[in-house]
Amino acid sequence: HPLFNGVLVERAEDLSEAYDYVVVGAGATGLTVANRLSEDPAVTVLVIEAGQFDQNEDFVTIPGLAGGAVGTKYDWNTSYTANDALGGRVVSIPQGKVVGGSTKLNRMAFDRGSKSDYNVWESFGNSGWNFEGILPYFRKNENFTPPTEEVLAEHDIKWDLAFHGQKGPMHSSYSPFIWPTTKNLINATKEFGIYISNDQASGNAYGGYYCPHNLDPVNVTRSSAKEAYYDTASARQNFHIITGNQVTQITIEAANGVVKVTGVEFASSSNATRQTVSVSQEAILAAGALHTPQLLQVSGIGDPAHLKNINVEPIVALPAVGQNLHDHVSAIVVNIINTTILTGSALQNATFAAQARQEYDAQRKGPYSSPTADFLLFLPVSVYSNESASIHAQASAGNVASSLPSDATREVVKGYQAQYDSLTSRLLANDSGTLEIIWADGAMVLGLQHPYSRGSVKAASSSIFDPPIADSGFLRSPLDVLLLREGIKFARRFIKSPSLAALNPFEVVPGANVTSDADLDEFIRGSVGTLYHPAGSCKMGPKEEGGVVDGELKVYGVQGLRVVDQSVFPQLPASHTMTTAYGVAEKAADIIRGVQSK
Ligand SMILES: Cc1cc2nc3c(=O)[nH]c(=O)nc-3n(C[C@H](O)[C@H](O)[C@H](O)COP(=O)(O)OP(=O)(O)OC[C@H]3O[C@@H](n4cnc5c(N)ncnc54)[C@H](O)[C@@H]3O)c2cc1C
Repeated sequence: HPLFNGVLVERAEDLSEAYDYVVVGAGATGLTVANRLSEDPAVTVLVIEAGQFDQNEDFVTIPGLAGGAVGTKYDWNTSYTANDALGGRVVSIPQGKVVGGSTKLNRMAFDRGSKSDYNVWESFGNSGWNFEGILPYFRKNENFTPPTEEVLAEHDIKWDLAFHGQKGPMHSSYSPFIWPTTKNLINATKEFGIYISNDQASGNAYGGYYCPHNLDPVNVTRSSAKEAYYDTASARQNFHIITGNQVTQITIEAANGVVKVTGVEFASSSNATRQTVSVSQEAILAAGALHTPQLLQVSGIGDPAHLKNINVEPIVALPAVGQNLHDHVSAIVVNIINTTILTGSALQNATFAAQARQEYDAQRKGPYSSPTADFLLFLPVSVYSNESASIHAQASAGNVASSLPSDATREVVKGYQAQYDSLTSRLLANDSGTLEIIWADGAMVLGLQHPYSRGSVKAASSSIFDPPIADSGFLRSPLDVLLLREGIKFARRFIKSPSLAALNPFEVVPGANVTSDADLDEFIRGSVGTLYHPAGSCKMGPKEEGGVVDGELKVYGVQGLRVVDQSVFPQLPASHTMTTAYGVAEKAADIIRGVQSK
């Protein structure tokens, strides 16, 4: 073929006319599926990505600068819509717009949820989607490296190789440098009698645990979907990628009662000419939890009433598209700590930062080698609150529909009822964390892992170039406020543990004068943000329970169309989401190929 001496296709005119599979989005899930499908040289795969390749900027590659790509050209710079439950506040929701997607922006916490977090997916009517069913795919994704001798001399980190992969493309390893106050945190955890998990990967990802990172242990740089799944496949002549182009529509043909995908339309900007490629087998959506439902809607798949409002001809009536959006909402308690030892904020000191940078450049060691968050807490309700019985009673008596947007249909409410019941029973369970605590030099970020509230994603117009209207739903349910309020009270008790008290903490946020429940709730509503984990907006589940895709990730009512990204999670796990996104995508690739990994 004259055109393909590499697989990066610079000009749309140079693409083939048709591909077996066209993947929308080159993030965590899109690159995973494209890589696996193109292992068969007879299968042609095209990935279309809105963003560009990054240039290995320091803020992308250096662990100590993780998150630095937020707000740059590699970010969609999107926001959730103004939220009444937050006093009308707008919360920004960064999302990767670059080859590698959000795995180029993320904070590099590489952890899994607990067994029960995945087993509930199966209980919602998704056969085979349980911890055991995803575990082979967690392993397939992972190239695990145990901690260095140097780290082990200081830290009692344990791991169980039975739960890790060592041949996968994504590096997972521990920071070669762990900030000193992490020890105070670990000791405080012990002083509080909190369970410490030997290895979060085992499905016991609650209590406290050392958290691995998506960190290349040799170069001590970020390992992203781009290095893991694009670089390793870029020599394949049957794997093409075009960047800087946004998919504008999935073209669908409805004839003789059969509704079928025929092609994918894309353009480099809103006023550029639309191009099309034909799809021989399937279009695979991996545009992320905010953009995938938007793309379905502008393509005529969604709630007919909404589609008519935005002048899109309905082709498949699937009102659940965009519903069930949820995210890990988070509050923060900040203590100034008085300590002479090194802390994270030290990197803001120019002299210290310059020395640290030298150490990193010369030896790949020191503060810049850590993305922080080396030890995380995921606390069941009964561990962080004495009120679990009363919270359970309130939830049991609660109004289910009030956690949902007002336009949720009967099917959506029915599916959510099952989630509500499950969330409520888990208030009394000890096998998954409800509250995450991320410690950073006296600041404690408190993330609600099993929120009740649900929002929705809606295309704002028929143009994909108009950002979707994403209602986070944050704090729509008063139970979520209550669970966070208990979290703040816990953080205040926890900081008094001997090992944290030794740092002479002084609370500045919310501050000593904020103590009554009413004041705490006002603080929570006025300040919460996100842990960047939007999911659930094209839920996997039975159609009559608000499912958008079935257990094979096929979109209901149309042939040749799957969703493989984070929007299919029926419910968020209690963990950061990248490993779950990879696990789902690895499993999706096997489902599409009709094989099963062990
Ligand atoms: C700031 C931040 C910090 C995070 N921290 C962590 C962390 O520490 N640990 C963790 O586990 N997870 C973290 N995450 C989440 C993690 O990165 C995601 O779980 C994961 O990347 C989701 O994969 P995805 O494939 O669903 O979406 P993405 O990786 O976001 O990929 C979607 C891709 O689709 C492209 N796209 C969208 N629309 C179109 C279109 N119309 N046409 C073409 N392309 C399109 C996007 O540009 C993007 O490249 C973080 C995320 C962010 C943003």
